[in-house]
Amino acid sequence: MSDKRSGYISWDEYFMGVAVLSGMRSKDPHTQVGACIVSEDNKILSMGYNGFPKGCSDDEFPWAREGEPYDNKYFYTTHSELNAILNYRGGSLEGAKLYVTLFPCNECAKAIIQAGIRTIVYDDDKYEMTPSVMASKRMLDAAGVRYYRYKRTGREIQITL
Ligand SMILES: O=c1ccn([C@H]2C[C@H](O)[C@@H](COP(=O)(O)O)O2)c(=O)[nH]1
Ligand SMILES: [Zn+2]
Repeated sequence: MSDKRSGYISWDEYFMGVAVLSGMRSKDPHTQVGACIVSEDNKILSMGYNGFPKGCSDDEFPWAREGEPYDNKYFYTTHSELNAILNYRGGSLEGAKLYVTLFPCNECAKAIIQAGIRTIVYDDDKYEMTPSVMASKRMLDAAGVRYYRYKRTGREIQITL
């Protein structure tokens, strides 16, 4: 009989937990998104969250959702998935798995496909009815990228920092 500890978190809880934690770094007041890229043998390769590119100050660029395109956030934010892909310095992401707290948009889908990521585990899908997410699913389906919704376990994790 093994003395192995029980109650440890699963791989999916671990990687989605890292994605959630990563999203907590986002300065976006409306939607924080976190991503975690994992190898086929469960090694964390990269992480990302949505934010402005290097050199574009979080205090100077706009976080508004409305107004002229020049004056709202959408022209300026780098999405969490793209940041996670670009943050990877190790070479190829071929065959990797992406954990992300929000279903990827069409632009992220292109980057995911071209990077060779084969599986997406997502949590929220609040923009599922938008053309962007519908186009994203269309491309992911055509490219054979598998995606499935993370099954929440209800486990609460408390971390004291
Ligand atoms: O694939 C995606 C889609 C969106 N994001 C980021 C981009 C923005 O910072 C927010 C969305 O803002 P809303 O106010 O909810 O429109 O999410 C992302 O990282 N990845
Ligand atoms: Zn995106």
